[in-house]
Amino acid sequence: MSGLANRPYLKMNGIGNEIVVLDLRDGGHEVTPAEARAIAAHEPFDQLMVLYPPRQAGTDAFMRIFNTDGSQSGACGNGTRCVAWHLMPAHGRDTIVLQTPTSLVEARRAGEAFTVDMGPPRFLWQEIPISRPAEDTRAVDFRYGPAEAPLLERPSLVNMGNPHAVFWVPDDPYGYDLATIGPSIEHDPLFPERVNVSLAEVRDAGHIVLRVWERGAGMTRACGSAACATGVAAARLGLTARRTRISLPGGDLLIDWRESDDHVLMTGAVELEHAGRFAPSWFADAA
Ligand SMILES: N[C@H](CCC[C@H](N)C(=O)O)C(=O)O
Repeated sequence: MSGLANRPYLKMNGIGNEIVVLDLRDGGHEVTPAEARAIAAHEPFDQLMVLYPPRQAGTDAFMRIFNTDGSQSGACGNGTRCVAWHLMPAHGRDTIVLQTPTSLVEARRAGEAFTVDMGPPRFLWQEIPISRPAEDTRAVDFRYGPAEAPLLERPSLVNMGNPHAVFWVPDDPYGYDLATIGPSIEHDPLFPERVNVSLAEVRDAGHIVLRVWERGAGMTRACGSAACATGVAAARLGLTARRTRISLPGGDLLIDWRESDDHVLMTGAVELEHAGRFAPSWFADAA
């Protein structure tokens, strides 16, 4: 029987980004990709946030982030806010520090909402990563659609702990068939680790409308790291200031690309949907 049978979990969302929080800080079990997929089949999520005992002094937990397809991501902004909501009351503190396989992430309470310090963005082509050199990742030579009249072109690329391609569209992002466009670009050979695909419309110097196709998870109502990548990319191009409001299908996130230390701060709401327990039968085929 899987070590996850009968384990309690929380089903939450971060402005519509579907999140399952699984607290395994008592140790003793490592979640496998097959188990993550088995959970997704019964309790659908965009990301599964798994907490393990801390591995480094000064951190509250070690955290792994699984996508629907069992792949892992180095960052998940909306899910990190959900984890902060879960951990803070027991800790009696308004700040927590989480260690992921790639970085340290700090989250703090901000009134009713939570702010996550997503760290500094990375822009070098090798860091995105892409499969060929590109000197300027603010606008990379890439087209989607017919060669003579591409539907989308010259995305900005940003790594926020995970890879993002942001396409600037001149009109309503809801007018595009993202469910078709997204997987095609996600799997393009330009992106050896695949990519999260965003369509962004800059409304004014402080507001962007955004839709996201997530690597490994598909259509989503919100993606925090994509909002960070978009805010940063817009500021790099001079399209917006360093503080922007990003409107996703599920709600708004505030992004602040802090000048003093280059870190990106993301603020937004979380919601608990229900608490549950994993049924043993879910894992019958998940070795
Ligand atoms: N929803 C997440 C990001 C998931 C990213 C994941 N799809 C990947 O890069 O593999 C967020 O709020 O930042």
